[in-house]
Order: sequence, then structure tokens, then C-alpha cells
Amino acid sequence: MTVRELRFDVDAVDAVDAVVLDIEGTTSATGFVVDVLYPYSRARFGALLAERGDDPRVARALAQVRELTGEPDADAVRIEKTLNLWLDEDRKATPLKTLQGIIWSEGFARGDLVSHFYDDVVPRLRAWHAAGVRLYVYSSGSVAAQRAWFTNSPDGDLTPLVSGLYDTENAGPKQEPESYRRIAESTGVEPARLLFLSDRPGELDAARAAGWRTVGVRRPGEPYFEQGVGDHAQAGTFDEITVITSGSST
Ligand SMILES: CSCCC(=O)C(=O)COP(=O)(O)O
Ligand SMILES: [Mg+2]
Repeated sequence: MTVRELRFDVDAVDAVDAVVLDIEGTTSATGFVVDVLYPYSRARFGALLAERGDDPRVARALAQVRELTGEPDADAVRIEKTLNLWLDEDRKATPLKTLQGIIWSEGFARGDLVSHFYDDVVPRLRAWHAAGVRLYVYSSGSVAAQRAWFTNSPDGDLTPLVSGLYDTENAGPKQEPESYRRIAESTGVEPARLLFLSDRPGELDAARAAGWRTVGVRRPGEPYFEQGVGDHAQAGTFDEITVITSGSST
């Protein structure tokens, strides 16, 4: 694996105003999400669909599942089967993520769950934030799930570090450049001064097509480690990423 220090001072002193973070495979282990969070939601889909179908978030997600599967008459049992199939495939379908977000945020709130971050991540997030770099999250996990994830970390509440949360509902699919244009506009940061960190080459390609800077994060044991991140700059940990902002380097 190629590991090199990444300094974003090639063509400008004030290079990056904001870092946008992917979660699964980048800040946090896919294994934790799949082994801890997925079974937690799988065990609770049935009750959520049966007892809370009137909740507007649930009703909207159910309608989205029916639309995506082309099964307008699918009942709660059929939809639960679909959700579990998508879980098996690790499909990043928006309604699946909405329903998981409801279940997980309640699980975090009642103390059943604590999130996971790789050891190098939280110190770097604190350092970048202290240096004036704005931090955002863009994950397939819903905004509700992201908020619970950052609130309930092993290092305490990390949400004060984060300026905004984006998911496939409010920004769009992660493999489409338009989603990154939408996020750039929402943050008010110029695309060229946004740095996206992700493990997935398709997401990095889409961000670059929207004019963003990109670094592929390749961690041993993660699903995309062997495949690599194409011709994007790459790092094995956040410690290898030096961000230059407003004349300071962190
Ligand atoms: C707290 S989000 C839970 C992880 C998740 O469900 C997910 O889909 C993360 O995907 P990402 O886009 O962050 O790779
Ligand atoms: Mg990811």
C-alpha cells in the first residue's frame, strides 16, 4: 500500500476550508457497523413497522420502499423481508437508512449503543477544528443516525466539532457529482476548498467531478482496501493527512 503525507499546499497557501467525512470505512470500522448496528436494526424492524406506521418518517420510508421495489401493495411483513435483504447486501437505500436511523438513535439514547471511531480519527478532528477547519459529515447513514453516532462516541459528544450533516435524503446519492455540488452550495464553501475523505472510489470520483479535493482512506481490513481508491491521493490513517488552512498547517 502506498502511504504518503498529504499536504494541500500545492497551489495555494489557504488550501482547505472544510473537510467532509464519510463514516463507514473512513472514520469508523465497517465491521462495527455490520456486526453491531445491523443486527440491532434487524431485530427491531418488525416492531417499528407494525407499531409505528403512522409516524410520518416511517410512513414516508414505507412508501419509498414500495416505490423502489415496484410493489405498491407490499405489506409490513413483505417490507421487513426487503429491508433484511438490503441489509444482507449492505444496500445504501435511503428508506432503509431512514428506518435504521430511527432505531439506532433511540438505541444510542437509551445507552444500548456506543459508536466506534478509529484511534487516529478523534485527535485529528479536534486538531483540524481547533485550527479553524470546518468539519462536515456526508454518509449514507441518515442524519439522525449520524447525529447519534457523533453524540455517543467513546470520547464523548463530538457534535460541537461538526458544522453540518448530509445524507442521501438531503444531498442525494453519494456517487453523483450533483450531490457534492448541492453540499458545496449549502456550506457556502468553494468546491476547490472542500476536502472529501472516503473509502469508496466511486464517491471520490463524484466529489472530484464536482471540483472538490479528495483523499481515499485505505484501512487494512476494510472492504475497499484491496481494490484501492484509483488515482486519488490516499492515506492509511488521518495522521497522514496534513490540512493547510488560513496559513496554518494541521
Ligand atoms: C452512523 S451511520 C451508520 C453507518 C451506515 O449505516 C452507513 O451506511 C454508512 O455509510 P457511509 O456512507 O458512511 O460509508
Ligand atoms: Mg464509506
